[in-house]
This record gives sequence, structure tokens and C-alpha cells, in this order.
Amino acid sequence: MERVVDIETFSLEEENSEVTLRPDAWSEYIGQEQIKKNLSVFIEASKKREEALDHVLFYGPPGLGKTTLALIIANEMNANIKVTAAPMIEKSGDLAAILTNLEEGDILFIDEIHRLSPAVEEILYSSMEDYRIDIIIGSGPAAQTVKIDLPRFTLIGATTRAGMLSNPLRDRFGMSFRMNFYTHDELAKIILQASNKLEREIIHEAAVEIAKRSRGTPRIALRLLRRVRDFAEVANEEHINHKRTQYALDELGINSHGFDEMDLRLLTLLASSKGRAMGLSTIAAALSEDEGTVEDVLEPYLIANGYLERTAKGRRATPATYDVLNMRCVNEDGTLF
Ligand SMILES: Nc1ncnc2c1ncn2[C@@H]1O[C@H](COP(=O)(O)OP(=O)(O)OP(=O)(O)O)[C@@H](O)[C@H]1O
Ligand SMILES: [Mg+2]
Repeated sequence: MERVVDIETFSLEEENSEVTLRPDAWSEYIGQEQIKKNLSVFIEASKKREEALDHVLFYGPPGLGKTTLALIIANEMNANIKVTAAPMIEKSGDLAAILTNLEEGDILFIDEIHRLSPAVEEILYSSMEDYRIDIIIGSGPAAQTVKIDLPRFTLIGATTRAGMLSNPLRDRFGMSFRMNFYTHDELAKIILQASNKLEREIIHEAAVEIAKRSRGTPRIALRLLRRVRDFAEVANEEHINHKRTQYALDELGINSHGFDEMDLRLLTLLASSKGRAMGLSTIAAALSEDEGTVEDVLEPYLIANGYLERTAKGRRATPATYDVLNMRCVNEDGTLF
């Protein structure tokens, strides 16, 4: 079954509508105040000096606005932006081709930058630091190294897994920013702004209701808004009201903590181990998910809200976990499910 709060898969509908819902100026980019404040200073300074902006790294869970920030930076800098993702850069030649096609002041955005192969990373180092690459042409004794100078460009990297970046790569970013989960208030603002763009008004209370169930993530909030809008549309309601919103969200199986079935399965699993810590691989196997998804997609929100603890021995339920599950279901012998 498709997970409504699944953050990684895109439906075509979302891809298309993201074009219109994605903010392209600071004024529409809600929250992440510290990042916005710092970035605007650095952008202004580099514009004054008429220099390319230093390389920037954004890291944090999916759907929190990393790509959006990269596009806003390009806009603010009045720069061209080339967008690519690490899995698309297979060979060092691929990267060399991209780099040599850049022009002074251009921005290169590499998504999922933790997935670059070592050989490609190697090329990236010298291009970031010295704006020069060494390419080896041919092989064996006839091989030759050719040095190519590059224009001053800005690399913006994004990753959900900062821990998987190699140190040399991380060190070459002049700035790095960790994305935070959004407050209910911020998400409600994002929802109201989007409903304006979608030309279907949502009342404030309903926006807050969606916000509460969005796992602190704009992408989920916007997806839920679209689904709720569908319910309102079918019911021939011009405005999206609170009652319809609650009904729709319940129908979609999202509870008031923003947890979905997958979150609950994870929490239940942890709670059932009676206080013992559980290893990542055990959890992944029990949920039939891969470890990366558990670690990057499921866990961060639960940890940020105190429902899960990472310890040296593994993951553990917290008192809040039991609380939240107690509200749902307790067996006669006291075990939770
Ligand atoms: N601060 C924000 N204000 C308004 N809308 C936002 C904000 N952040 C993100 N969004 C919206 O949420 C959606 C997801 O954002 P984005 O694609 O930038 O996330 P991401 O961090 O790049 O995710 P991924 O890690 O999956 O690439 C976009 O449609 C964007 O319009
Ligand atoms: Mg992105």
C-alpha cells in the first residue's frame, strides 16, 4: 500500500504541482529562520563582492526544503542553476562534462551527494577547492594528465545522510546547514499559502489540523492538503473546513500525532522489547524495510519528538512511546500491540 506520509516516493501529480507550490523567494519560504538569516547575509556579501557564493551543504530528513533552498539561492544570486543527483553521475567523465560546461557564477546542485563514487568525489575535491580538474586521458604508459581550469562556481549539495559524507568532502563546503522539522504553526502557514495558490481556500483551524499530522514536514503537509482538497471537492464544498479535514485525515489513516501505520509498527516493536534496546538491522528486518529508510525517514521525526531513543546498544522506546501506545491498545496481560 502506498504510504500517505511516505516522503520519498513522488506521484506524478506532486511532481507537476510542486512546480507551482514550491516557493521561489524568501518571503514564501516559511521557517528555518536561522538558515534564512545566515544565508541572506552570505548572499548579500558575495553579491557585493561580485563573487560566487561559497559552497553550501544542506542536510536533514527528506521533504524539509533542501532543494527549495537551492532554487531560492539561485534566484537571489541571479545565477543559473544546474540540477543533478549523485546517482546520475556514474563516471568521473560525467562530472567533468558537467563542470566544464559551467559558466562563471553558475550554481551546480547535486542531490543525494553522499552517493557519489570515490572516483567522482576525487574530481569534485579539486574542482571545489582550486576550480581546476585533472583528467587522465588514455591508459597505461601512454596515459596523460590534462589540467582544465574551471570558472568560479558554487556547489550546493544536499543529503539526507550527512553521516555518510566523507570528511574531505564535508570539509570543502564553506557552509553547512542542518534542516529542522517545522512547528505546527509554520506548517499551517505553508498550508495556507499553498491553498491560496491552489485556489481552494482552507480555514485556519483545518490548516492547523493538517499541520499537526504532517510529521513536521512540508512535503507531507502539502500532500495531505491535496488529498483533503479532493475530499472537499467531491463533497462540493467550496472551502476546506475543519470537519471535512478531520474526516479525510482519519480516512487516510493518519492519527493525531502525525504517526502513520509504519511509525506505529516501529514504536510497537520497540515497546514490545520491554525496555531492551534493539539493533537497527533487527528493526529493519522486522519491518521489512531497509536500514537506510528506518534511519533517515522513520526515526528522525520520532527522535525529535521524544518517542524513540538512540543509544550505543540500539534503539529504545521512551516513556512517551508507552504513553502514546497505551492510548491505543493494551492486551490483558499488559503487553502492547
Ligand atoms: N520552508 C518552506 N516553505 C514553504 N514550502 C516549503 C518549505 N520547505 C519545503 N517546502 C515545500 O515542500 C516540498 C518539499 O521540499 P523540497 O523538495 O525542497 O525538500 P527536500 O529537502 O529537497 O527533500 P528531499 O530530501 O526528498 O530531496 C516542496 O514542494 C516545497 O514547495
Ligand atoms: Mg530535494
